[in-house]
Amino acid sequence: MTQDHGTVAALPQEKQPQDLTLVFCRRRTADGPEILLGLKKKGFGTGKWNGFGGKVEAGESIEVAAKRELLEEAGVTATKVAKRGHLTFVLDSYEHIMKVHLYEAVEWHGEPTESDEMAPRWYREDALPFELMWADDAHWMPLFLAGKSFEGEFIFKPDSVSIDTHWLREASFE
Ligand SMILES: Nc1ncnc2c1[nH]c(=O)n2[C@H]1C[C@H](O)[C@@H](COP(=O)(O)OP(=O)(O)OP(=O)(O)O)O1
Repeated sequence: MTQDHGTVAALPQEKQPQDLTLVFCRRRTADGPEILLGLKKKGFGTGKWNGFGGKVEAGESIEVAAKRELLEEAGVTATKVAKRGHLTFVLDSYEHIMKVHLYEAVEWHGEPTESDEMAPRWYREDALPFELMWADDAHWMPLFLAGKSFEGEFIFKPDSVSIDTHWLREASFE
């Protein structure tokens, strides 16, 4: 699973990654487990299915930001989240570097509702639309769905769509 090449340590010192969040809700159904994805309607990543999240605001903890973005984008209130990973994404030849903190909503309530930014939909976990998601998702989502925690880095090609190099490994956030 782990590949070589890019490492966080290799990032230029002057490029501090921007912190962002990503939260996933899951549920059990008679047809099997499902995960809540949202279709991004505007801005960065428009047209992709993803979890819910965004930028951490000044003075805000990452966990609070994760819960806020889930509520703003999907109308879902998470009362308990668990950190499951962090991933660094490098785009535009190091012009755009983000550190995305991934959470699973362990306890949550509310009916997912469309917002101006995201249109939510439950997907069976064995039938995710990877062709309509970020290219990195196919690498780490199997770990997420298996209940594992992880960290990694993905360096995108100049097209900002396909991955040039990456590494990914299991990690603990206890
Ligand atoms: N490559 C990749 N894989 C998986 N998830 C993501 C990426 N790149 C990403 O940006 N993301 C995630 C991280 C965030 O959850 C969103 C992007 O958030 P964004 O919409 O830019 O942030 P907001 O704070 O909502 O934006 P504004 O509303 O402030 O403009 O996608």
